[in-house]
Amino acid sequence: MSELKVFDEGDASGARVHTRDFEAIRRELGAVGIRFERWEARQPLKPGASQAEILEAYGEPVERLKKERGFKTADVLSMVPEHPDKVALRNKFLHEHTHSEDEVRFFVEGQGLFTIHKAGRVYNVLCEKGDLIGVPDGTPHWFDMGPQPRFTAIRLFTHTEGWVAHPTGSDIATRFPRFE
Ligand SMILES: CSCCC(=O)/C(O)=C/O
Ligand SMILES: [Fe+2]
Ligand code: NI
Repeated sequence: MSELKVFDEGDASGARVHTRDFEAIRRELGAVGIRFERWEARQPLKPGASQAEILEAYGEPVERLKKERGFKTADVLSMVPEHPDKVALRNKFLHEHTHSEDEVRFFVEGQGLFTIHKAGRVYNVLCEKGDLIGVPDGTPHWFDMGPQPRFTAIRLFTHTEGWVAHPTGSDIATRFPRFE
């Protein structure tokens, strides 16, 4: 189940807000400019669906966002616990970073923990199947797929060079809950 915990940036010992209620998550995140939506597939997806079938199933909301926010491309990233590079791939997203484009991710399957550092607070957002999260460009954040990663996500890009991260150099991510 999707879940939000909000911490003060200087205190990872206890969350000020903790909710699994979709509307409450949407409201808390919306207040700091983070998009949170639920999408449904146009038609049920078969297990092992191809990237093209996945993008077709969510074609309508993907096209809507492309028009609204100027995204140029969409791809599909999948991870499974058997992936031989799962440790390196987990580490790739674990440090605080920004992008010079909005980071929009839709969870077709599985789960992942996004953490956003904004306005003196740290927002731990456990995303699951059906959730879309949108982190505005320039916003410090990190992502934990966990030690046994399992997810399929649609990613939208404005820049044609694909995923480019700018590390902030902060070690804040080491102090907040991970996806274990
Ligand atoms: C869930 S897609 C992989 C995560 C990602 O692209 C990113 O930039 C995390 O911060
Ligand atoms: Fe990112
Ligand atoms: Ni760029």
